Amino acid sequence: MTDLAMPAPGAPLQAQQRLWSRYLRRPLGVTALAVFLLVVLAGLLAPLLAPYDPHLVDYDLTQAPPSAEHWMGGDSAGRDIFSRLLYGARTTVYGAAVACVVGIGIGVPAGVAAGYFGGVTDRICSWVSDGVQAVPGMIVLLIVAAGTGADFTVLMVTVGAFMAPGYYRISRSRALAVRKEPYIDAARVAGLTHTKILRAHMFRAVRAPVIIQSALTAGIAMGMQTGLQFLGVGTASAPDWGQMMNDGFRTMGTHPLILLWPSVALGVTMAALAFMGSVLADLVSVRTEPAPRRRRRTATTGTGRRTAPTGEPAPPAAASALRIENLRVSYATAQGDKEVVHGVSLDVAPGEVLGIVGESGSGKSQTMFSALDLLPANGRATADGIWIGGLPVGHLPPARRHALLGTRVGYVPQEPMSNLDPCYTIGHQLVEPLRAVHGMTKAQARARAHEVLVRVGITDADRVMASYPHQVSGGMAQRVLIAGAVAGKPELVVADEPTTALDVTVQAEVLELLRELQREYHMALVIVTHNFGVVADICDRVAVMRDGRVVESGPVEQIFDRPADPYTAELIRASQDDTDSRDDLDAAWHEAGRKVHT
Ligand SMILES: Nc1ncnc2c1ncn2[C@@H]1O[C@H](COP(=O)(O)OP(=O)(O)OP(=O)(O)O)[C@@H](O)[C@H]1O
Repeated sequence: MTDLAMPAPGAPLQAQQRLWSRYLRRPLGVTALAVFLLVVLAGLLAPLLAPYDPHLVDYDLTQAPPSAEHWMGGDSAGRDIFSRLLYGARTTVYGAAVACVVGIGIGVPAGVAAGYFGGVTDRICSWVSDGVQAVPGMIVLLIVAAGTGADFTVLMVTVGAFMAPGYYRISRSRALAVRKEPYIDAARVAGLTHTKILRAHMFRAVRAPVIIQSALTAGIAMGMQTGLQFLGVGTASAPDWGQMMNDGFRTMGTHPLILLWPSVALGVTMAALAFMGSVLADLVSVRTEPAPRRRRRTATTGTGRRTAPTGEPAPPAAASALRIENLRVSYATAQGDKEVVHGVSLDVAPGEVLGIVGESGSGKSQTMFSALDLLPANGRATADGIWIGGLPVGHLPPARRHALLGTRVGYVPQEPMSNLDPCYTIGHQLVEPLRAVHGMTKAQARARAHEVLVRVGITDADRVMASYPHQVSGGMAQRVLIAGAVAGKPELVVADEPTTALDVTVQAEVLELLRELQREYHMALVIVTHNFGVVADICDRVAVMRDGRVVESGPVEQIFDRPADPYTAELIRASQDDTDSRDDLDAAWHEAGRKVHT
């Protein structure tokens, strides 16, 4: 079975959206599809198209050459070859369809589950898949044939089971790639369950490769069934191409046409399927490596419960929108556990804006990923407690934790484009969490999505809702993500470097928008950034991080006017010295109608 070049995760957009229209522009693809459809139609309409009963024996027709009445002549038993060829197409297509359905039914769910969940699920499914591949298929088929009286459907189900590992491999590798996509993290923060993520994102992502695989699998299944029938394994009640080839093979020396007709039919059909698969694979394959990115997956937030300095568990922080106490984050590495966040504590009051500032690698993102349950699989967070809206997220079961995150927290990520699923319209991506997490009807969710898009400054909201992510600009995509983050009216919004990927003018607008929305909805807002200047006019308080620790925190004015730590003073100086970008930003900021803090 052929391994396929998979579409790069996240790209692709057009490749997936317009696959069929692009396919239809390929002459080879169109020809192959036309030939295949012709075979399918011939099989389906055989009772109408066949000039004779395929079982009708006419001794005068025995091994007769083609004539005006019998276009392909007669076989060794005196039956009309053309009619049998049409009925044989029916058997062949039916057998291939059964094998594909069984292969997809077993291989795709197993592959998607293995790729998405990983761990034990992945190991067990991979063992089973490897085991199936190690079994000699033809021997099993002969045993099944002997045990079932060569029932054709059972035989093709067995062929399908042997095809399942091929579907398993491609689905698993695609799911592995897609689960690393930021939009999967975003879906989890939005509170979507595993079932919904699997259905909405994973199965959709494997659709194109599965279609391609099916073209190849169908061809292989046809070859196998014809081989079995050629060997006499199968029922003789319906005409099939394998029996016809067997008949032709015996008279090949004297009447080669009897072998030629079914051989040509099988060869042309298999070639058509192979070309269809090849053209499709060519269209969806993006032969570039996916951009490296941080892998965030299963969360381990707050699983460890450490004792507070007093010896008692930290008290519930009911008055805080977000409270983190003594958070430590470590990663399992080849050299042992490496701690990257060393006892960070933060507190954000309802309606407050906190900036977490620090240079790259200071632990800002790890701190917030812990709160949002987005740490990678090899990351481990322990804390005296993490509370969101007074609820201790670290001590809640995963399902309740996700539900809580979905309803109470909005997340604005760093890279707007890769945080939107390329396969869905923007409207769908806004509506789905509102329905799934907030229990709105479709109409209510659409109305809310429209309203919030208009609120974030998107005037042609209808068009944007109908657009796919690649059809909008980066700034527009970030507005969409902000709309998504605030649509459920969360108490807390976490924005992780929300302007990094945007140009300076758009940065100012996006920051202004976040501030406006924060005031309007009275949300707490945490902005993670490396740029002191950017947060200066937005934040009420700032926590400065360095090497996994908070070196100082306090009101913005105080930190700016009297930084207690030399590192803070250095950061402030650096952001003010960065004159070019600061001047650009200031100009843009003034344009956006804001006064810049200097
Ligand atoms: N998956 C990982 N495995 C091991 N170490 C990691 C992993 N992810 C992050 N780290 C380490 O954790 C530390 C803090 O990273 P973090 O992403 O929180 O930095 P940051 O302050 O957000 O910087 P940036 O803005 O560049 O993301 C860094 O030293 C980083 O190397």
